[in-house]
This record gives sequence, C-alpha cells and structure tokens, in this order.
Amino acid sequence: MASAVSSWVEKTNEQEQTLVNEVSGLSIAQPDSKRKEESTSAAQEVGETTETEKPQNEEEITVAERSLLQKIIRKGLMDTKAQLEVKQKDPTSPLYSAKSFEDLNLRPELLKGVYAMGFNTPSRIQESALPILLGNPPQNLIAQSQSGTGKTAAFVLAMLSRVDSNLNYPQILCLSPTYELAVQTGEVISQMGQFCPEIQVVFAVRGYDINEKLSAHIIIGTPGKIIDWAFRHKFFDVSKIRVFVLDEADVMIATQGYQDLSIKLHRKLPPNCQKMLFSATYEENVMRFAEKLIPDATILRLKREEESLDNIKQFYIECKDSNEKYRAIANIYGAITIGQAMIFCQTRNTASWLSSQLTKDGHAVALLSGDLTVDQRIAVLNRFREAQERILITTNVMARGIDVEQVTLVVNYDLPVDMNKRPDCETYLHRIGRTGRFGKAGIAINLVDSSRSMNVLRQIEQHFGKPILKLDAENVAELEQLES
Ligand SMILES: Nc1ncnc2c1ncn2[C@@H]1O[C@H](COP(=O)(O)OP(=O)(O)OP(=O)(O)O)[C@@H](O)[C@H]1O
Repeated sequence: MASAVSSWVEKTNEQEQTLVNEVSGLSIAQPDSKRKEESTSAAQEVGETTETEKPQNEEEITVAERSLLQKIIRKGLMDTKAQLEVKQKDPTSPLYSAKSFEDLNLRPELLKGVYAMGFNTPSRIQESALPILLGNPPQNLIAQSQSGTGKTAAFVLAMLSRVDSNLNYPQILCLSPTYELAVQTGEVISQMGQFCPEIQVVFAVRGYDINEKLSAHIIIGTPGKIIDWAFRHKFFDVSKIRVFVLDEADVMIATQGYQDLSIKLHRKLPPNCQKMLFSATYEENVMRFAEKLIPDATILRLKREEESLDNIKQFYIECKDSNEKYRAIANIYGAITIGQAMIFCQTRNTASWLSSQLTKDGHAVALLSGDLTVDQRIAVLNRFREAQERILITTNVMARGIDVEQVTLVVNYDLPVDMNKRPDCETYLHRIGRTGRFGKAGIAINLVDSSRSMNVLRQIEQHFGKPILKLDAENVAELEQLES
C-alpha cells in the first residue's frame, strides 16, 4: 500500500494530467497536490491553545510503569496470523464470519484481488454487508462496524462489482471527509481491483484539476471538489451515478459544511441509485437523520456496548498540569517507540508546540496537522506508514479511517471535546481505533490534567461502558487484564 501512495507523492509535480498507477492493472488518476490543505479537514480542528510553558525535568512515570507499557506494546507487535485466525473463528469477535469469500458471489477477478491482498476470510461486516450490497435489485445500506474491522473492503468490493466498464462515464461516487482518507481508499481500490484493468478511477481532491468531461468509472474525493466538478464545471452527470458511498457517514452528516454538500449531491442522484453509508459511530440524531435521508435502507447497527473493541486496552495517566503531561510523554517515549504511536492534540498549536518541544529535547517525532500543505501531509503520512517515523503528533484531522497496521499506541494528549467542551465520544472512539487494527492488540493512553478533563474521561468511560484504568504498575488487576 505504502509504495503506491509514495509513488503518487513523487509524481505530484506532473501537473494536471491523468497518470496511470503502475502498481496495479487498474488505472487511477493521480492527484496533483500542490496547494494548501483541504479546508474540510481543517474544520475538524478546533480552538487555539495558550500552552507555552517550558516543562521541567521530573520523572512522573515510574520505571515499573514504563516496563508495563513496553510489555503491552510488545504483545501487540507479536500478534500473529495464527492468532488472527483464532479470532476469526470466535463468534463473539467482530472479525468472525461463517462464510468464505467464495460464498459472497464476487466476480472471479475481485476474488483474486481479495486473496492477493492476503485476506483469507471475511470479517463480520464484510459477510453481512456484501450480500445486501451485491444483491439485485440493489439495496441501500446504512452500516456500522467497529474501527479497523474492514468496512473499506466491504464498500470497495461493492463499488467495483457495480461498475459497467462498457460505459465510459462516472457511475460510482465515493465521498471521504479528508484528502488522506480519499487517497488511502483509492489505494484499496487499486489493490482490490488489480485484476480489473478496465476499471478507471479518478480523484476529486483539492489541487487536482481537470478540464474535460470525465470518462473514469469511479470518482473518489472530498465533497467540495466533487460538487465543484458536478455542478460548476459539469465534468460528470450526477443523474448517471448508480452507487453513492458516504465513508465516515456520521461526520459527513453531522458537520455542517459536509452536510450541505453531501445533501446537495444526494438530492440530484437518480431514484434507482444505490446508497451506502459506513461508519464506526452514529450518534442517535445522526442515525435518525440518515434514516430519513434513505428511508428504505437496510440498517446494520451495533449496540453501544459493542462499539469499543476489547483488543484496545484503555488507560489514563493523572497529571497535575500541562507540564506534567509533557513529562509523561517524554518519560514514556522509550517505551512507545518499540512500536508506532499516534499522539492526538485538540489544536494545531498544541500539536506543533508538543512536536517542537520533544524535538528540542532530542526525541524524533513527526507532525501532521492542517497547517501543512496536502503535499507535506501525504509525505509525512508515507514516512509514518513506512515506519521511518515512529511517533506521529497530530490533530483530529487524522482521527478517522487512517489505517497504519503497526500503530500499537494512541495517546490522547488532550481528550477530545466538542466546541462546547463537552466530551466528544465519537471522536474518542475513532482516535483510539487508529490502533488495534483488524484484531491486533492496541493501547490507548489518556492524559488527564484537571478535574474537568477527569470528568470528560469518566463520561467517555460511562458512555461506552468499558473501563479506562489508571496506568499504575502497582495495580495487579491491570496487569492481569493486559495478559488476557
Ligand atoms: N478480511 C480481511 N482479512 C484480513 N485483513 C483485512 C480484512 N479486511 C480488512 N482487512 C485489513 O484490516 C485493516 C482495517 O480495515 P479498514 O481500514 O477497512 O477498517 P475500517 O473498518 O474501515 O476502519 P475505520 O473505522 O478505522 O475506518 C486494513 O489493514 C485491511 O487491509
């Protein structure tokens, strides 16, 4: 996956032309990402910070706690294929499936693509969604499944299955909230569709401009650009779209800017267009809205207690103030670099402060926030995917969808809150879901520095009904939990 993405980055100077992705037989138009960030993703980062104090040099985390962390991270890294097979045979696991990929009526070329990706058995969401999505007449679907359980493959297989390659115009539209996620999904399409060279895909993302009507079958992109191409330039005809996919559907519906654009598109779709909504989370009011939008949809929904994954162990570290939060990060640095870690901050300012402070103190870290150009963002993400950087400091712009298998740890430097400083439980779940991908063991650590943030933590804990334990090597119960 990484090699293809990096090839896109290397080619970003070749302007405004459709390039063919040489990694697979499938043609993918490459984004020319010379310009500033997607404004949509910046919309996910809120507020500013006043955090400027210089931390002191005290040990807040004990040696025992550090070695405890190391132990859990090593366990995550040691998860093997054999262990995955065990999980896929456990009926209580979201990775469980009673069916094989052969049972799912996929075209032989797609089946070959699935196996070429190293997938042996479908996950629960793949097993449940694909018969609905591939059946005739096409059915609409609103689907929920935990982070890292293979939703992308489910809708990508459906998209590829519905292409009529005799018709040279866009038939499938897939909307993602961020540039990076659109690129990542494009890469999955390229891998899954590697034995379908006739299928053409184009990216509609900021920085990639075309001047003519589109002949590609699949458009994947962010809402603003897609609207621009559809209604301002009329590069394609929305009334000919047969499949409409909203990835991270809840944020597309709940965030004002996205909602206006997605609904504008949705209104122009033909009545027989198949609609697919996917996410790991749906707040109640968002789900009600989605049901009104697509009244005849089949709904695959999780119970609240199923939403958070047992393979992601959640902890918190109590800190007196922001200085102590910094020291906590500096102290666990050695432990967390055994694997790879993502550290989430609430604002770009905090992210950039933390990154420069750690760098000044001799720790290697990467920074990815909406302050960077899209070129820089993709380059940073590629380096992280290739494990050239082990720690990525970021904001909510990376909270959703991004799939880097070796991320063993997520740190919430700041707990996620909404504009009114209330707990943002959905973002919390998406952030911690950057680890524990497809059954791997993962750890989430929350830094708590005030009674207000402790309150936020407790509300998140209560919301999902899963314990968030104090990281404390003295606590035997915790240790036992980690062994399980
Ligand atoms: N059937 C399968 N067998 C093995 N690996 C799989 C299978 N399906 C998906 N994967 C892998 O699992 C990882 C997570 O998949 P994916 O990114 O689609 O999850 P997701 O449900 O979309 O997560 P998120 O909610 O974070 O967007 C990916 O690395 C993918 O390649």
